[in-house]
Amino acid sequence: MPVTLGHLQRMKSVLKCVLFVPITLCAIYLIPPSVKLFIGFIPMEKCHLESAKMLNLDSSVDASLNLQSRPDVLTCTYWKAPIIWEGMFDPRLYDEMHKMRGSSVALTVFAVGRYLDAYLHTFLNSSEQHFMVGLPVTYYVFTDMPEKVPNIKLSPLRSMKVIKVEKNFRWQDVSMMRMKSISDVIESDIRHHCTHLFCFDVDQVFTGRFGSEALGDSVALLHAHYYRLPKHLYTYDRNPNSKAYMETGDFYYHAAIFGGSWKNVKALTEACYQGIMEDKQNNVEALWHDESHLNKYMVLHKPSKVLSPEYCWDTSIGFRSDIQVTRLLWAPKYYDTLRTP
Ligand SMILES: CC(=O)N[C@H]1[C@@H](OP(=O)(O)OP(=O)(O)OC[C@H]2O[C@@H](n3ccc(=O)[nH]c3=O)[C@H](O)[C@@H]2O)O[C@H](CO)[C@H](O)[C@@H]1O
Ligand SMILES: [Mn+2]
Repeated sequence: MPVTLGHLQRMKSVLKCVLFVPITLCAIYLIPPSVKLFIGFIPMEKCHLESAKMLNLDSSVDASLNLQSRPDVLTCTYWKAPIIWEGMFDPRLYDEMHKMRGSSVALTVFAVGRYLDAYLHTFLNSSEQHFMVGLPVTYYVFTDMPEKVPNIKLSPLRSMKVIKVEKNFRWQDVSMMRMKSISDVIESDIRHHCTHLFCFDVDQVFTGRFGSEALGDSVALLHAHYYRLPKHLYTYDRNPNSKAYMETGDFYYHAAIFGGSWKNVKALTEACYQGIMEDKQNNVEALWHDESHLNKYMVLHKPSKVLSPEYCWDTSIGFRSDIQVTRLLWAPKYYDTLRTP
């Protein structure tokens, strides 16, 4: 059979993925602690706004942010969205304002297959201690085994809904198909009950306040492994055949957390799902799956609030003076046992 140009291109992109993924994983997990420490000294740009009043405000309380209180890090983006770090905000002001406004928060989390036993109990228990304490919260737990969802005692104003989903064979599909399930439940339920929404990976543990300062119209998180690296090292999808393809962007966002108003998260999840399905039709898969599509969406639709890696830290990185508090930590990953079908 003659080798066509299409064949060659496909082989090239497969080869790229095959080489790129292990190299990136090695880069992240095997770089020696001394190099990780060194990365912590790469300076970050600085926010040039004189006052938070100059931000594009999601809500009036964002004008109370102190952009100068953290001279060690970038506290705003060039499109005038705040980047939230410890020390910049008064938690009481945020909580009071959101209580007065009647904000209510949906949290979506998926625990499919072995991820349920491994992580869900710890995730939910810790969330009860730290996530949006004092505000009404509804958990939307998606699982293939509703009967195994742990019975957690929830605080007043907090409730849980369990939604059954099919278990996809490939873990990549479990991860990507979240976009579809989330957009469906926003339409059928969340939009009638909640003002805001956060979508979480389950393999994490809350360890500190994750409060109303994180609420905004469209919220993205700086990936702990990339926030101090130069842009050319960001692992965007570079395959022109994928809908997630991008040359360059603003930051590398971590798909383990994203959020916003129900309207914005609906638009985001719909767009990402559409990109994922188009890729499937074209027989391509983005390098980091839903995360690649999320990064593409966020470069086209800038988030109105960005969370620092304090909101999702990986302790394997080691000490960083800029991480003044850890609010959520990566749980240990047991890929070999959890991801095998
Ligand atoms: C370092 C690394 O490898 N990062 C990638 C990896 O993140 P992660 O290693 O964090 O992915 P993950 O294994 O946590 O999967 C994402 C989430 O999907 C859910 N889930 C997944 C599989 C399953 O069998 N059951 C289940 O419930 C669960 O909520 C989990 O937290 O994969 C993601 C898949 O989009 C992104 O590509 C990330 O960039
Ligand atoms: Mn994860």
